[in-house]
Amino acid sequence: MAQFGIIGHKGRMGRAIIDAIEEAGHEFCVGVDLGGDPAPLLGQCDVVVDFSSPEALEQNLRSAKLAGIPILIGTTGLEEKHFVLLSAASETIPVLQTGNTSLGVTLLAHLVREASAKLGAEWDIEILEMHHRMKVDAPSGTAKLLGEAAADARGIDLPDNMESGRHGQTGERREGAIGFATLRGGTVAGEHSVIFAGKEERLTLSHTAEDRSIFARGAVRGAEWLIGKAPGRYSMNDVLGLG
Ligand SMILES: NC(=O)C1=CN([C@@H]2O[C@H](COP(=O)(O)OP(=O)(O)OC[C@H]3O[C@@H](n4cnc5c(N)ncnc54)[C@H](OP(=O)(O)O)[C@@H]3O)[C@@H](O)[C@H]2O)C=CC1
Ligand SMILES: O=C(O)C1=N[C@H](C(=O)O)C[C@H](O)C1
Repeated sequence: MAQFGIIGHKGRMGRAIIDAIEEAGHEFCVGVDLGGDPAPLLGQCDVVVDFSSPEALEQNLRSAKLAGIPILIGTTGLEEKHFVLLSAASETIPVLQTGNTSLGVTLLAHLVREASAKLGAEWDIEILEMHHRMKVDAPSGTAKLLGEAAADARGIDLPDNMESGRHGQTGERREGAIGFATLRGGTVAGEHSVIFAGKEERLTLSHTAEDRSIFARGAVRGAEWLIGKAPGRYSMNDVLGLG
C-alpha cells in the first residue's frame, strides 16, 4: 500500500483519482489546491500526482524534489518552458509526464506512429478532438501527443508543421502539415480521431473515453510504477511495457 499526494485534489480528475487510489488499495494522504504550498506536506507521501494547472508546475516540481518523491504530471497545456523544468527535475527525482494516462490512448499513439510512417507524406494528417465545455486548453494534451507521434514517425518537427484554428481565406493546405481541430461541449470525457486522408481513401484511428475514471486508473498505475524508480523522465510507454 502506498501513500498518494494529489495536487488539484478537489478538481474533476483529483476526485476521480481519490476513488481510483482507494480502489487499488492505496491511501490518499495529502491534497493540495490553489494557494496551498505542497512542500511541507509531501514528505508524508510515497508519490504525488499533479492534475492542476501549468502555472503550478514549477512549484510542484520544487516541492516533489524537496520531499524526494516521484511525481506524475497529467496537467495539460504545457509549453516549452515547462518541458525544460521537467527535464531539470528529472535529474533528481523520477518524473512521468503525459497528456493522457489511459491504456487505450497510449496504444493509439503507437498505431498512429506506425500508420504515419507506413502511409508516407502524401497522406494528409488531421487530428480532431472533442471535450466537455469546462476544458480550458486547446488543442488537448492528447491531440498534441498523437501529433508528436505522427510527426516523429515522419522525421518532422510538430511545432513547425502544426496547423490549427483555420478560419477565413486560409489558402490551400500546407504540404506536410498536421492539422488540429477542436470541439467543445457538454460532458464529453474525451474523443480523439487521427484522420489519414489519402487519394480517394481515408483511414481513421480513434479513441473514446466514456468516463474520466480511465485516466484516474491509468494515473494510479503510473504512479505505483514510479515508486522506487531511479531519477529520470518516464512515459506511459515505460509503465505499460510498450517500448
Ligand atoms: N493526462 C491525462 O490523462 C488527463 C489530464 N487532464 C488534465 O488535468 C488537468 C486538470 O483537469 P480537471 O481535473 O478536469 O480540471 P479542474 O479544473 O476540475 O481541476 C483542477 C484543480 O487544480 C486546482 N488548481 C488550479 N490551479 C492550481 C495551482 N496553481 N496550484 C494547485 N492547484 C491548482 C484547482 O483548484 P481551484 O478549483 O481552487 O482552482 C482544481 O482543484 C487539466 O490540465 C486537464 O487537461 C485531465 C484528464 C486526463
Ligand atoms: O481536460 C480533460 O478533461 C482531458 N484532458 C486531457 C487532454 O488534454 O488530452 C486528457 C483527456 O482527453 C481529458
